[in-house]
Amino acid sequence: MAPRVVVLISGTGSNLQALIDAINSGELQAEIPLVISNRSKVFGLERAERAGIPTKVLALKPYTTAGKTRNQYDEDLAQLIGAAKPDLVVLAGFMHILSPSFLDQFPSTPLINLHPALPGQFDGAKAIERAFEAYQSGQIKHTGVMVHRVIQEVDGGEPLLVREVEIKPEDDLAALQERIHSVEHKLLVQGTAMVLQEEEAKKRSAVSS
Ligand SMILES: Nc1nc2c(c(=O)[nH]1)N[C@@H](CN(C=O)c1ccc(C(=O)N[C@@H](CCC(=O)O)C(=O)O)cc1)CN2
Ligand SMILES: NCC(=O)N[C@@H]1O[C@H](COP(=O)([O-])[O-])[C@@H](O)[C@H]1O
Repeated sequence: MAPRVVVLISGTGSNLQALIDAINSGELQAEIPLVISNRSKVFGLERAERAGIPTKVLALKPYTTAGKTRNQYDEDLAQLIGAAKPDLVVLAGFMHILSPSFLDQFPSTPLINLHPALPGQFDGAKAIERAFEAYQSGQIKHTGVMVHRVIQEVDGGEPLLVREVEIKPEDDLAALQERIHSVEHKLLVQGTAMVLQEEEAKKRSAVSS
């Protein structure tokens, strides 16, 4: 049975599409039983539906409107994910900071995140924009992309794959974003495959020991 990868999104879903395409081409041996978005009406949901992948929208706003806490949201999110029995959870542009109450629900399921910056450089949201501004003010000469493990510290988890990305003097923000996205799409597939292989190796060694 193919390993089960639950994907969390918040937007366009181009990185989700990279995973779908890699699975369909046979490059990535996995299946995606569920895509969850914290925002409705995003194109990523359409990408999943076109690929025949079940989707769920779990937005934070109804929780805050009802006076519920982020922890309650995170617990419901964890329950949704857990029900899909994932071997791996991939955050592919998921713009929600996960709380300890969420992370505690997955002590042995790997969670990874794709972040469009180098380790420790532009943690958090709007990393590409911040890198572009930093380049323009001479603070950096290049930026990058990483796939990292998800821990409580946002984007502070162990980097699994890191790629530097050139910034050219003639770049505008759109050109840099395009260059970064093309690196992201490859890196996320590689990072997902790497972690799934690690998990498979762990299972084999557990069986043989
Ligand atoms: N506990 C963790 N949660 C998340 C991680 C992580 O490493 N640890 N990675 C992020 C992804 N991310 C950057 O890669 C990121 C996403 C969202 C935000 C953020 O500020 N979110 C705000 C809402 C912003 C919005 O809705 O536009 C929030 O959650 O209040 C920062 C970093 C995924 N989560
Ligand atoms: N902090 C997390 C973060 O900024 N993630 C970024 O959101 C975008 C999602 O694009 P997509 O919806 O087309 O995959 C990607 O650029 C990803 O690196």
